[in-house]
Amino acid sequence: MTPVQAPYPATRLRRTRATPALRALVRENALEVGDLIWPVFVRAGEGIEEPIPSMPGVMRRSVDMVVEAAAEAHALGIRAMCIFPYTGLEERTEDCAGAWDPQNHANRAIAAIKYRFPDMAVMSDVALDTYNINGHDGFVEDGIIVNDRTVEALVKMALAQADAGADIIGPSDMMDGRIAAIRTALEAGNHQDVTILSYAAKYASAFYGPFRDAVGASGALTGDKKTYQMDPANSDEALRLVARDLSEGADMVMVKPGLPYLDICRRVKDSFGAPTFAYQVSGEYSMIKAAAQNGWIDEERVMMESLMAFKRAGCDGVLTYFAPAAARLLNG
Ligand SMILES: NCc1[nH]cc(CCC(=O)O)c1CC(=O)O
Repeated sequence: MTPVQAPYPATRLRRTRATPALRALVRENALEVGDLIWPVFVRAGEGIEEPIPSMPGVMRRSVDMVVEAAAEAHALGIRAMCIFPYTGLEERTEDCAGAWDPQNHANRAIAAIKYRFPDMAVMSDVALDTYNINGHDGFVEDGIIVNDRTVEALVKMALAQADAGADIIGPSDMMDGRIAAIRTALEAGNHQDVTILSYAAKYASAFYGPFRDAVGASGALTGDKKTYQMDPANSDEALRLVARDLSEGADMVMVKPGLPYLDICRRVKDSFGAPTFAYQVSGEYSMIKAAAQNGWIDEERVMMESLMAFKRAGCDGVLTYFAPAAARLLNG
């Protein structure tokens, strides 16, 4: 793009900023409720809504209460939710068998939401961390997170989610080759129309701290995830990962975390033009919440500004814990 403008005073860029009407006319991006994917945490039990201390306003809900939350979201116009299981240590095993149990909380929640709201797009999480005794996204053998055996398990997990009714499979594990393996299995398993939103460029980030509390992984995790999640210093590598996942059959791709990685969002969108999403992760959410609770920032304005930033950076949509609050504001 080559902007052309006359020298001052013929050009006064403030002219188009002078009134709300003019600003609305020249506004380049818009945020809509349809851009939002709402992540929710599901746990065992019934009638439970348990606050997560490190994520003010976010709950762990039993399946029945997740359906109530879906009703609320649906009434606000939200049409996409992402289900994350919370598991206690007693639900975690070395073989991670809970991950592909058709009756695990996540799969029951997916089925329950789809039953009540067939038009809600429900996204799953594909990774072993919430079922793994050691909190890693893959199987651990002699201290190594093994790739290929993990991919076989991820395929079983994804198929169970598709069987439960998931519209969007969300592999967040960062193993190599999982998109092709999941895609092949979905095609063979009569799930041709199930989409894959790949966590293609997922960084080994400290911004996931509150999420690991939320899913019960903080105590469980041994070591770090740097052998599979990306180095925050890298950007070209993100493009290689996105290219790889698209060529293996991903329908949509994600950059994660969000705000600190908007440069990656822009590069991905410009390079591939594929549907691109960002995950405004738990730490980003909690920072805004904490500052607002201290009276240091205006929560609503910072929330909306941060969400608009994703649109400006080229994202088609954003996974955000703010989804209901943002939808309420957008609905006026
Ligand atoms: N499969 C793990 C997973 N899926 C989503 C998040 C983070 C989400 C957030 O911080 O909001 C993580 C954390 C991790 O990689 O340890």
